[in-house]
Amino acid sequence: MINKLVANIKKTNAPIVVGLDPMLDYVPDQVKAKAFAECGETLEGAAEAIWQFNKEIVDKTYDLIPAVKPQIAMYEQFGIPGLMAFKKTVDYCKEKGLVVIGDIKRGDIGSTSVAYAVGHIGKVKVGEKSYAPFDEDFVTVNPYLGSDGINPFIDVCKEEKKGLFILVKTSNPSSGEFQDLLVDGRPLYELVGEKVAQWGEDCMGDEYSYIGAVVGATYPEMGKVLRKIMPKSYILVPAYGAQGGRGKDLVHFFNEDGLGAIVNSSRGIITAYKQEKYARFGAEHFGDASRAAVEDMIADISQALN
Ligand SMILES: O=C(O)c1cc(=O)[nH]c(=O)n1[C@@H]1O[C@H](COP(=O)(O)O)[C@@H](O)[C@H]1O
Repeated sequence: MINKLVANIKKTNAPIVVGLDPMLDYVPDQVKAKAFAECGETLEGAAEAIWQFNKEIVDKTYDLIPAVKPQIAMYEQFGIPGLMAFKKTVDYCKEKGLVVIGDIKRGDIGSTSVAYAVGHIGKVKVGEKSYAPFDEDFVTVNPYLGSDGINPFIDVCKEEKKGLFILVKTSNPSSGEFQDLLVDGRPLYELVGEKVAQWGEDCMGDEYSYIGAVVGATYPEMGKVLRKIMPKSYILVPAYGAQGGRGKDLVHFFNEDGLGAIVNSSRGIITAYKQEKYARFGAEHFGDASRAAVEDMIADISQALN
């Protein structure tokens, strides 16, 4: 999958990810009204609304982008119907040729990580048959439990040619509380970065490892250091747009080859029609507003890199 991700990035010339993180408030009234008329003001209605919302955004942007990142929390809040909307979104994006990064941030003791890995990127055996329950291409993983929490994910990646993005330095304001603590004089995120590079060594695709890292756009100086520590790992860079990250902060997340990083924006793209800059599209044309926001994001990043 890392090869497909790199190929998609080269083809689109756009190292970006659209984050499909739908809250019901983001869904325009006309989409909600239709979904509620069909399914009621119920969890099913909400799930139908977010699915229709996603579909329109994907239809209007898929030709410009290499990948999407649905954040599972946004779907789980609507229970089982929400999870069905998550799965429909994963399948639809894959049909459109996009790489799907399931933002699930899992990680547990080994035996439990096996179940997470099998359910999301692997296959589960039921009697004589095997099923791929969610079948994302990559998932995000939390390394706090150490190697035995991560290894089951890596094993499944090797079998299924899937990939991981492991949290190294997260974008949020409190991320330093633990991640920046000094261990033998070095910040913990650097040690986690070294571990990601190590885990990734025998997981190489053609150019990059399929074991990648997450480093927030809000910490560009740390991104610069981590880029060097993990030269063969793709870095997923969230926090562009709504959390304040801008193209000019991102340069050092990339390698000299212009590859090595993929930048996510969720609210910045999916709520574009609500933003003053794209208000001209109106709620009726929310998909076109998202397309314009994607074009602007690509231009901003290209300009910073050139
Ligand atoms: O793993 C992530 O994607 C992630 C890591 C991180 O450090 N910060 C972060 O914001 N994210 C996710 O990236 C997305 C950011 O959304 P926006 O701020 O709306 O662009 C959300 O899905 C977050 O859960």
